[in-house]
This record gives sequence, C-alpha cells and structure tokens, in this order.
Amino acid sequence: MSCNTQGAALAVENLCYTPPGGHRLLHSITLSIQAGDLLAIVGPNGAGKTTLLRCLYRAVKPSEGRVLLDGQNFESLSSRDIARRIAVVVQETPASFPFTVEDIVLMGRIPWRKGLSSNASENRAKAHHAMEHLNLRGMEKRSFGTLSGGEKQRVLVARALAQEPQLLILDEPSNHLDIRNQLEILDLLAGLGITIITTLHDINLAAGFATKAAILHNGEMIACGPPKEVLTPEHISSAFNVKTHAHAISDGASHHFSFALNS
Ligand SMILES: Nc1ncnc2c1ncn2[C@@H]1O[C@H](COP(=O)(O)OP(=O)(O)OP(=O)(O)O)[C@@H](O)[C@H]1O
Repeated sequence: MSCNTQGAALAVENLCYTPPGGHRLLHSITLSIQAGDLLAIVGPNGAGKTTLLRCLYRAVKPSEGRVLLDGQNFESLSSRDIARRIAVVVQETPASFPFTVEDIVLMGRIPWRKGLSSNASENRAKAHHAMEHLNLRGMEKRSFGTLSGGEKQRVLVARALAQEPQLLILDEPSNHLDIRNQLEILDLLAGLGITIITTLHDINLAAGFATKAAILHNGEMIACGPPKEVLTPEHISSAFNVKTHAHAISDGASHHFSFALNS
C-alpha cells in the first residue's frame, strides 16, 4: 500500500481560477513541492483553500496557469492516470449511501481494477491493509452512515490509502477528530513517505506537521516555503486579523502560537 509508494513532485505556475459567471477566486498562485513533502495550507474562512485543492485534484480547471505533476502537465494526463496517482479526502461525506466500511475502502481500488476482476483478491488485501492502518479492524461490515464523524474520517483516509496514491490531498482531515486522533492521523500521514497537501485550520497542528506551509488570504498566496519562515506571527496576524504570539517550546526548536482578537 501507500507505505511502498513514492511521492510525486507538484508545481503550480501562476494559477488563477474564476468559476463560470463568477468573480476571480484565486489570483496567480505559484508553488512547488518535492516528492515526499508535506504541505499544509492555512488561511481564514473563504480564503480559497478548498478551491485551490479542487484545482490540484483536477475537479475544476484553472482559468489560467498550469499544474505539473512530476513535470507532466495535468492536461496531458488521463483521468485514470490522475486517479492512480492522486487520492483525495474531502469534507463532503457520502453519509446516506448504504455502503459498508469495506465497500467504501474497496472503492479506493477502482483505478487499479483489471478486466474481469482478475486482481480482486489483491485489491481486497490492499483494502484490508489500509483498514488495519486506520484501526478499522472489526468495523468492516458496519454501515458507513452509522459511524461517528471521526470514524467516517478514518474510513475516508483508509479509502485514499487503498488507492496507493503518490499525492494525497486532504481538506481539513482533523475535522471531527479528538486531539489524540488528530495527532495520530497526522503522524500516520507523515510516515507514509508520499507527498501530502492538506488544509488545516489549526496553525499549531500545521506547524508540527508540515515540511512546507502556505498561507492563503483573499485568493492570494501571501507566503509559501519552510514553516518557520511562513508561519510567523506577522503573516498569521495579517491573514487572520488577530494578535498572534509565538511561545518558545522547551525543545528550543519550535513555537506554540496563541491568538487574541485585535482590540
Ligand atoms: N463555484 C463557486 N462560485 C462562486 N463562488 C465560489 C465558488 N466556490 C467557492 N466560492 C467562494 O470562493 C470563496 C473561497 O471558498 P473556499 O471554499 O475555497 O474557501 P476556504 O478557504 O476553503 O474556506 P473555509 O475555510 O471556510 O472552508 C468563498 O467566498 C466561496 O463562497
């Protein structure tokens, strides 16, 4: 499964996005990440984080600019190529579908299916391996709709891992998770060795997780690079319009941020 898969590099060049009939939501976004990088995208509500992710898994086509996956223009890749190389965990969950946990995780294997199900047992084994990774053993036959928010989130991450992607894109993966599960899931993601792009609302979680960070504000990238250079009180205060204080942690190498409203 993903543990044996290598990451992919991603480059975004001057990407703009305007929805049909709407106004521009993303303005000339440029970023590049190496294979195996963990990119955390932060920014206030409505900054354009989800919209950017949608461009990066080709749910929508940028109005201008381009996206390169391992140097290949997105436009030249087939849908199957994209489905085999990029997995996505987004916020909308298929809550009302009558699927079991196992059904949902097996869906991650669809891009790898061969004709006449010749690799059905391999697909099942990989789906079960992904479920074990996410501590879903014993829940295989549970109906997805009956799970808690946190359990659903773990199932959707297991589905993405079963897909064996080189790039995993997640929109707020720690939503619905308690503190321990948040830390566990980010730790698990960081250990996969693949490239990860995730939005995170919790700046302290983002700082602890990322090898690269980006801050979006009003559809513009205001900083992108090493977390220590990007997640600074100045950048955070300006993007979120709050007072930000960095407290040194005893290891001396990292900070914990606290926030307050501007008076
Ligand atoms: N298809 C669309 N048509 C018009 N406006 C849109 C469309 N999609 C998103 N928007 C608007 O674009 C802005 C950015 O939305 P987006 O969901 O990308 O923000 P976000 O940073 O992910 O926010 P949040 O943190 O609240 O999830 C919002 O104002 C949203 O209403």
